[in-house]
Amino acid sequence: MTQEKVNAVGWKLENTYAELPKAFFSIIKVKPVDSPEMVVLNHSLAESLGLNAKVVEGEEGVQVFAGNEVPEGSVPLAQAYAGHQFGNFTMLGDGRALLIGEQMTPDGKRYDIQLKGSGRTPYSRGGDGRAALGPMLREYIISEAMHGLGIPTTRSLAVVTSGEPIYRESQLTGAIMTRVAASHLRVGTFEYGANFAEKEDLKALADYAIERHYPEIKKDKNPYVSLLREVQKRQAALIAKWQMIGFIHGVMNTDNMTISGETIDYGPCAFMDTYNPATVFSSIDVQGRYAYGNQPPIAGWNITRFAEALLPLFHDNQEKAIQLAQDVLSEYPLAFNTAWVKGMRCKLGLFNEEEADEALILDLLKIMHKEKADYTNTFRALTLDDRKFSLFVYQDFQEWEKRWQERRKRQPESQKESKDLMCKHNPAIIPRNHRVEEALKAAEEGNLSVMEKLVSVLKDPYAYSKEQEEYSAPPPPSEAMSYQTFCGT
Ligand SMILES: Nc1ncnc2c1ncn2[C@@H]1O[C@H](COP(=O)(O)OP(=O)(O)OP(=O)(O)O)[C@@H](O)[C@H]1O
Ligand SMILES: [Mg+2]
Repeated sequence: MTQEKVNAVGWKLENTYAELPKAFFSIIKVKPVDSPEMVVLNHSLAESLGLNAKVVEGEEGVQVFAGNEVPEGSVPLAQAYAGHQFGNFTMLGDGRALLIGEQMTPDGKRYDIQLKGSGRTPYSRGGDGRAALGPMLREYIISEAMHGLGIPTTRSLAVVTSGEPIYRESQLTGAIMTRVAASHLRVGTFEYGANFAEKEDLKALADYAIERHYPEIKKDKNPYVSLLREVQKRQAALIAKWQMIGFIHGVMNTDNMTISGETIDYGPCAFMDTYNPATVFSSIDVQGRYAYGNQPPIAGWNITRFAEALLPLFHDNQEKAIQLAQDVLSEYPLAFNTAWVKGMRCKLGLFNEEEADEALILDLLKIMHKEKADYTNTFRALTLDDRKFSLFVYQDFQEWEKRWQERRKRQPESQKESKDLMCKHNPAIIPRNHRVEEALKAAEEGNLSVMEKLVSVLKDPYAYSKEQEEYSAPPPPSEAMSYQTFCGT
C-alpha cells in the first residue's frame, strides 16, 4: 500500500514522546501480521480525531491498526515503565503495545494512538506480545460504556483480528486494539524515572507531563509539588465517579493509573450488581486488595508512590521534600470525600448542601447492603419512583425514604428539577456482566450484532429509553454469585 493511501485517512501524527530522554522508550520495528481484518471501528471517535471514517474502515485503516503500515509522522515505540503490582515494585513497560504517535485533532487536541496486542517489545519478558479477541472487545465495550457514562477514560478506536492464533490455556483468535488516550503517562512511568533513570531524565518527564496535561501550573512556585496536587485531585475525582456508578477496576496497580486522570486498562474490571463494598471479580485478587470499597484508599496509596517518585524534584533537602509531599498527600481523603458526597447528592436529587447529607447517603447504602439491593437499580428506582422495586417493601427503607423526601423539599428547586438531576446522574443501564459475556460469546462465534446493540444502548446510559429497559435487569442470582474476571493477557 502506498504512503499516500495511508495518509488519505487523515492521520496528522506527531511524536513528542520520542523527544524525551532515550531511557523512556524503545523504537520498535513491528512484525507484520498475516491477514488482519476489521472487527469493529468506532466511527464517531474516528471522525472526532479528524480521520475519514469511510476510508479508515477499508484496507487503509486495517493495515495501520494491525501495525503492518505506519502513517507518515509515526515513530513507533514502546514505553518504559515500572509499577507496584499488588503492592510489589517491578519493572514493566509496554510488553505488548506500541505507540504509533500522537494524533492532532481538528480542534487542536493531542491524543496518543496506541496498538495493544501488536507483538513483542524489549519489555515483553516472557510474554508473546499478543492479545486475544475476547479481552480486546471487552475493553472496547467497557471503555466506550465508561465514556457514555461521562467518566474520563482512554477509548477504543478499533479492534482488528490478526489472522494468527494465540495460545493461552487453549487456542484463541489473536487481535489488536487501537487505544486513544490523552497520554499513556502512568504513575509507573515516574516510578521508572525515579528508579532506573537519571534525575535529569525524571525532571524532563515531569516537565513533559506538566506541559501536556497541566500547563497552567508551569509558573507555580514549585511546579512539581503542584503536579502532585493536580494529579491527586484528578484521581480523587475519577475514583469518586467510579464509586458512584459501581465500577470496579480490578487491577489498580500503579502502572494502571494515569497522570491525565483517565481510566486505563480494562483487564479484569466489572460493574457491581448487588451493593457490597467487599465485591471483587478478579480471579487473581484473592486478598480483595482492589475490592470496590478499597478503591478510594488504594488510589491514595498509589498517589503516595507517585509522590515518592517525585521527591528528588521537590527539594534538594530530603526532609523538606518529604514535608512538601506529606502536606499535599494529607489533602487526599478530603478531596475524595468532597467529590464523592457532591456526586452522591446529585444521585439523590439534592442541589443545596446540608451537614447531614453524608449521613443520609451512608444510611441508604447501609440498607442496600443489608437487603442485598442492586446498586444501579436502586438509584434507577428512586429516579423513576418505581415502588415495585424490592427495596420499597422494607421498613428501614420506608423510614429512610421519608427522611429523603423531606430533605428534597428543603431546597428551592422543584421535584421535577430534582428528578431531572437524578436522571443525569443515575444511569438507567450499565454494561451488566452477563450482557457483556453474551456479546463476547456471540462475537467470538462471528456474530457481531449482539455487541453492536449493546454498545449502542450504552452510548447514552442516562436516556431512560424504552429499548434500554431490558438491559437493566440484573443477572440471575446464580450467575451473579460466581462471576469472575481474568486479566486477559
Ligand atoms: N501477552 C503479553 N506479552 C508481553 N507482555 C505482556 C503481555 N500481557 C501483558 N503484558 C505486560 O504485562 C504488564 C502488566 O499487564 P497489564 O495487564 O497491566 O497490562 P496490559 O493490559 O497489557 O496493558 P495496559 O495497562 O496498557 O492496558 C504490562 O507491562 C504489559 O505490557
Ligand atoms: Mg496495564
